[in-house]
Amino acid sequence: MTARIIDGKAAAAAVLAEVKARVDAFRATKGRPPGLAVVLVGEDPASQVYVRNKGREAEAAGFRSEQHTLPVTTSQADLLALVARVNADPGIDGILVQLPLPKDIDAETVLTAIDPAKDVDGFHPVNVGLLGSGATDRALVPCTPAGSMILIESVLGPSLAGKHAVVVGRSNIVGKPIAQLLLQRDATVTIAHSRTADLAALCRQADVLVAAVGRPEMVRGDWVKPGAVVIDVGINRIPAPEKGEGKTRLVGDVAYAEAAAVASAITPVPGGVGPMTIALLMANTVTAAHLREGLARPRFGA
Ligand SMILES: NC(=O)C1=CN([C@@H]2O[C@H](COP(=O)(O)OP(=O)(O)OC[C@H]3O[C@@H](n4cnc5c(N)ncnc54)[C@H](OP(=O)(O)O)[C@@H]3O)[C@@H](O)[C@H]2O)C=CC1
Ligand SMILES: Nc1nc(=O)c2c([nH]1)NC[C@@H]1CN(c3ccc(C(=O)N[C@@H](CCC(=O)O)C(=O)O)cc3)C=[N+]21
Ligand SMILES: [Mg+2]
Repeated sequence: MTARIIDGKAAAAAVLAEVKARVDAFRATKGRPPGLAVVLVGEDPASQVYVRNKGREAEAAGFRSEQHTLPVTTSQADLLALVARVNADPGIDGILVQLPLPKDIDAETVLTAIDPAKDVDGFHPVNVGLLGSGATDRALVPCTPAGSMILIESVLGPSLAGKHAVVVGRSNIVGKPIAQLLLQRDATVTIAHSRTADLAALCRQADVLVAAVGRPEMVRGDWVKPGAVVIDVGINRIPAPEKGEGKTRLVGDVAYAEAAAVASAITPVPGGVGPMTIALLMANTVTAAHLREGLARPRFGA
């Protein structure tokens, strides 16, 4: 079998078109656009690229968009003061503090300080709890997991009843929330991690295999059950001497060519889950704006 390539760029463009239509209607009703504030502490080059891309998409969607760039030496108190300021700004509906944060800042303290109604990453304990209890009418759901689910639904439809989903990775920002969403779609879910025994054999049982590990090409072709749907969340920059000295390229956590020969559908890296993450950030900002204004919750990628 040669897998169907799941086109994350096209799926993201479709979500962003829905976002734009919602923004126009919101602005017409409320007399203001949704607002997104992105906070970057330090000068990590990958984070700078992501934050720039988020700002560009926010402007394309018609948001009020602001970016706060703070030096790597910023104190936790100063960062908390900025969070308090954007929390109090009525024109800001969404707040994202880019991770990772410098080592002297406690990320959990900062994420918990964000107003849960503006927590468009879905990382605040209130939103984590709402997701875990199935209250998806009120929760803001993390972007990468929500985007991954739209890609899975594009292949398998809304119900995963009878399917075994294996999620490799148990982080709070990717692995655990993806597992919650798969469970809500009636999949039978296994969460694997660095202490899992015989990971390859476990992965071979998966009808839906999600890799969110951060290890380049760890999942090999013979870990994939024939006909499985493979979602590769990993973003790894590795040396690419074939492109010239000092050049790099992006690969996922899945050995793409090997897995594509076995799977029925697979996300590429780049062009798979990554673009959906940014699109769902915009969707979450529109959702937060609607909920904050007492309007009906819009649904994206339905
Ligand atoms: N496409 C996108 O939009 C996004 C992509 N990413 C990418 O996804 C990947 C994962 O991110 P994130 O969840 O933040 O990463 P973390 O480092 O927070 O978590 C990695 C997880 O993988 C597990 N793991 C590590 N090594 C192994 C191994 N050898 N075998 C099995 N499990 C292992 C860890 O296990 P343990 O818990 O035991 O340590 C941990 O649960 C990264 O490549 C990241 O860049 C992240 C966010 C968005
Ligand atoms: N508070 C917070 N929220 C996040 O959502 C968050 C974060 N911090 N820190 C870092 C991770 C990573 N992440 C990505 C977003 C887009 C792409 C993306 O657009 N990827 C493109 C390629 C980009 C490139 O070429 O480098 C693609 O896969 O096609 C990737 C990764 C969001 N994250
Ligand atoms: Mg992490």
